[in-house]
Amino acid sequence: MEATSALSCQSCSWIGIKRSGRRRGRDLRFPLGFGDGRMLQNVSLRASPAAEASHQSRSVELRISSCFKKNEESKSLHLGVDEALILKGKSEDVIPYLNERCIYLVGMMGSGKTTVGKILAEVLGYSFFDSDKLVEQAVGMPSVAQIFKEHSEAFFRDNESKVLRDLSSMHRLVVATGGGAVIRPINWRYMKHGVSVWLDVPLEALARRISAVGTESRPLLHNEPGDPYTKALMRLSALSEERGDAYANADARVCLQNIASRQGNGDVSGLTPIAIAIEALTKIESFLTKDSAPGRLSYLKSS
Ligand SMILES: Nc1ncnc2c1ncn2[C@@H]1O[C@H](COP(=O)(O)OP(=O)(O)O)[C@@H](O)[C@H]1O
Ligand SMILES: O=C(O)C1=C[C@@H](OP(=O)(O)O)[C@@H](O)[C@H](O)C1
Repeated sequence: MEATSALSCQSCSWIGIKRSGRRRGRDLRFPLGFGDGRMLQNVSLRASPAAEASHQSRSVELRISSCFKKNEESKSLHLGVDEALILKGKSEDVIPYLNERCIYLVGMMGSGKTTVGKILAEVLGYSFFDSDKLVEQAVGMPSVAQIFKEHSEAFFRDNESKVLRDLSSMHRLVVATGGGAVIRPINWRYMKHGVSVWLDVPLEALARRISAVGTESRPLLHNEPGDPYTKALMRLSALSEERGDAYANADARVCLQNIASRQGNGDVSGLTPIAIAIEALTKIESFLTKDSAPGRLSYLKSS
């Protein structure tokens, strides 16, 4: 099957998101915490009717639809509410500069491209695509692991490039690319039609995340001897070496270590996907406003 025919919109499976098709005045619901025992709660942000009418979307009415017991986790709630409000405000700053261009997330396996990508798509009113899933659909196989096994990595990479080529003529998408998409220069030519963002996550954090969910779906990490954390870390280190500076071709870099240090905390495991999405929007905005006003085409200089 041609990659093109697989480009049907992938629905957003992120918890609690309601799609209304309207950018303003819709509910945006995000998880506040992440893994590590922190609670997942829904916060609903909606532009007030007055703001909606006047298009002053800065004014946001907050509706909390969570099921907290009194005083329970209130600190976590405030943190999440603040983050969700900042995210909403930041997205509204960035939308005019984006001018409907796609966002491509690049980064190692497990760097959060899918998780953060779905949040970005929701808050920007974009559609979300996972390029691995598009390759699976294009070749008619249920998993990347099976494509590697029954064909080869090269076959997978050829189809990945076709998928990125097809996406490059589209607008208003957030695309989570596969971790290895950065190694082929042609893929950068396709991604430069939009704005690329590198999620730069320490290898130890990647290995922790991946060993928590298992390596079955990630063929390049599977079949290594040793305990899940160590084998993931060893293989990720080797891949990272091989890939060298490839990720640094991205227009914007989101460095989790830097965010954690700014928060006075050396450990990236406390960073929520929303905090990372806020940083991504901030970096996208700096890239797009380097030397232009909204709607100007400064991004073309780097393509
Ligand atoms: N900020 C985060 N903190 C902790 N775990 C995360 C974070 N972002 C993603 N994860 C988890 O890490 C794993 C990989 O995330 P995913 O978004 O699928 O990465 P990618 O698409 O880059 O491979 C998933 O289990 C996900 O739930
Ligand atoms: O790093 C890589 O080479 C790969 C990453 C995977 O995607 P994720 O980054 O979404 O896990 C997938 O494309 C394939 O297993 C190869």
